[in-house]
Amino acid sequence: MTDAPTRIPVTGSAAYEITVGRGIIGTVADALDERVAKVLIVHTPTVGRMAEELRASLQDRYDQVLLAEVPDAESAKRVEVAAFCWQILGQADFTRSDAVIGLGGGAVTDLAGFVAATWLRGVQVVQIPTTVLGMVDAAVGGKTGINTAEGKNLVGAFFAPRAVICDLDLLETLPKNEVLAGFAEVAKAGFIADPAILDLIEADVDRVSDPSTSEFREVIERAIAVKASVVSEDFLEGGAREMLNYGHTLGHAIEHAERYQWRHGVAVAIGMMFAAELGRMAGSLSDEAVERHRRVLTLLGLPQSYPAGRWPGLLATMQRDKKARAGMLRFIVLDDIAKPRVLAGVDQSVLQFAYQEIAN
Ligand SMILES: NC(=O)c1ccc[n+]([C@@H]2O[C@H](COP(=O)([O-])OP(=O)(O)OC[C@H]3O[C@@H](n4cnc5c(N)ncnc54)[C@H](O)[C@@H]3O)[C@@H](O)[C@H]2O)c1
Ligand SMILES: O=C(O)C(=O)C[C@@H](O)[C@H](O)[C@H](O)COP(=O)(O)O
Ligand SMILES: [Zn+2]
Repeated sequence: MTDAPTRIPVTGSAAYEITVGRGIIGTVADALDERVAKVLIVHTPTVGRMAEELRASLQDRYDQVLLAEVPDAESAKRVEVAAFCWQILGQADFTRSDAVIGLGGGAVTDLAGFVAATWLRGVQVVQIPTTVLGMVDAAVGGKTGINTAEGKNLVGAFFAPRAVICDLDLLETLPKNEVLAGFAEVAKAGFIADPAILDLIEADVDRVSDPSTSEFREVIERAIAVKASVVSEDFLEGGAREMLNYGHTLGHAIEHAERYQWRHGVAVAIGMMFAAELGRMAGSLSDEAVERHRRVLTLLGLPQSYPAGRWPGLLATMQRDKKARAGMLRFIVLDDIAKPRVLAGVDQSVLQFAYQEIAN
């Protein structure tokens, strides 16, 4: 693979590109509209230095470049934090031709996208993800949002970014456990659509999960391509996009049960193991495919079980899942690797049996 940036298109009514490469953060200004005069960079303290450097690089070009430092991780995805950003935009008189940049992990890009979607009913946003998970999933596809006390991502908007810049150099400071948590979504792309990702993980997990290797770049680009293709087909989640929720029905309930202190990817890993067991019990997923889930997640050092006694609480939280219709839960299951489908109307006893298979 060359060092030249790779451009992955998202098509549809709001088309844009995801660029993957090294040393490309500086291209952000090219992605913004020429009329932009003011820019707000939303970031967490963990990437504070990157935010300062980005601000310095943009300062000559724009009238104002402001920073909004928000709390780390899921603490950023709160309405109070969105209000803090709206206040900065209001006090600096940001107009519809100004812009927001999301610089950080998926929590920041979800928040920044939501702030951009709601300020004056929509100002442009460019996403610069700084985690694996942000690059392959959160920053791509225009799902923006925040959490509420009742559940994960319950308030938000579909709002496409103007561009997504995945500068792999920004991952240099990312701890290994965060890299691996991001690989839950990479593996998800493998399970639902691109088994070559799973082959690569199985062949050499150490190289695949090392951001300096060509294998890493290949799986990142493959996972982004899966997401880009799905959201190009179904931006508003009328059908195909639901497949990206593989492992998330239980995963989001676990995040809620853990008061958002767990990494999203870790909860989704357990959720995918549950979905695989459900696919075996209520569908046609083979023992070998279920075993492949276990093998891939184990290679990535991701958990696959959760305490038995937590089931009633998880079930209650899952009732608020966005995929539910008329009180009926809908899960994404696989008939085979890369053959996802919706499973609706499944009996609670079957759900519980599937959970028992992953309970510890
Ligand atoms: N909108 C979507 O389509 C979508 C898709 C998947 C996930 N998500 C959301 O994304 C969030 C999870 O994203 P995440 O896993 O990136 O978590 P995160 O945003 O919480 O980031 C993980 C941790 O890494 C730190 N960090 C970020 N970049 C760093 C860097 N370069 N160096 C050092 N530390 C760094 C962060 O400060 C944080 O502590 C969840 O809220 C999830 O719901 C959204
Ligand atoms: O982009 C999507 O669509 C997804 O489902 C991707 C998920 O990985 C992501 O975690 C998303 O935020 C979940 O969406 P939600 O609608 O279930 O909150
Ligand atoms: Zn996710």
